[in-house]
Amino acid sequence: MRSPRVVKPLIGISCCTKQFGVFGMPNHAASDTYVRVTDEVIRAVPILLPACGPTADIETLLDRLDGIILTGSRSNVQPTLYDGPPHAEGTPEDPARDGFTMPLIRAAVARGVPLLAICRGFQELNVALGGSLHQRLQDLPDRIDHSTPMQPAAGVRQGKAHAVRLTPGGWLHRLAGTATLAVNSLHNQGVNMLAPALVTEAIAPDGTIEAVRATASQAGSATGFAVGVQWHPEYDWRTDPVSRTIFEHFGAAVRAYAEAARLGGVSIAAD
Ligand SMILES: N[C@@H](CCC(=O)NCCCC(=O)O)C(=O)O
Repeated sequence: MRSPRVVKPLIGISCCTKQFGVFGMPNHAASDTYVRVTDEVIRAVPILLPACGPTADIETLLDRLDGIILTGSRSNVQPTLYDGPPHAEGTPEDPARDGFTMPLIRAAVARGVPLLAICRGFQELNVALGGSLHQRLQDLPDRIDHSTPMQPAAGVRQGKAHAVRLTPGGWLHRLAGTATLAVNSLHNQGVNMLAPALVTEAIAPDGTIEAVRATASQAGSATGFAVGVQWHPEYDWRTDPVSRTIFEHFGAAVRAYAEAARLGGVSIAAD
């Protein structure tokens, strides 16, 4: 008898629109850090998802994907999506990415496709589910500066910027086994109104919401791992055990989803 075929799960990684080359031609791009962690820690096959705008065929994608990583980006979610005031002049936006990720997130959460949302992705998750954003945390009273120093230095991305307090008994608290975590910080925007389907998993000392989880009942899905962090575990998973564990938990949810919902007749590689 032939042994069952063993395949790895497929993880979609959201791309940004970027202009490359001397003629500034539009391209779709995602940082190598997300590709590496998908391959080396989650042990899944990374699939780059172009920022196709609202014409993307979301259902066809979700029929084939076993999980989604929503990436960080210098660009910002368009304020029209949460009834916010226009951005200050020069603030980067990526409407083609928003036009793709907003329906993707809603459909993935409704289907229970595992979702890990990082930084801009975390902000997208909140907006897609009905929340809103602050546009410049550093302009608000009593907030610490969460923004990215304009340096390529590894320390900025792999070092720690501030602590976050984990919600007692929450997903992240159980995962980390500690009351607080130290995290890196590379953002200007942040959650203002939290989407009704999300619960807070971590909070910075200045009150900024730093991690969230979609609750199955409120998001209308039967199961589902939909979590978001405002920081960047993809930068320091080689040295930070909690960052690595976040991806491992996501990977376990992806494998469980693939086994249960998608791949009748073939086996999913254990890791
Ligand atoms: N633009 C948003 C989201 C911030 C974000 O995702 N930053 C990624 C930075 C990656 C890097 O510089 O290495 C905001 O400013 O809040």
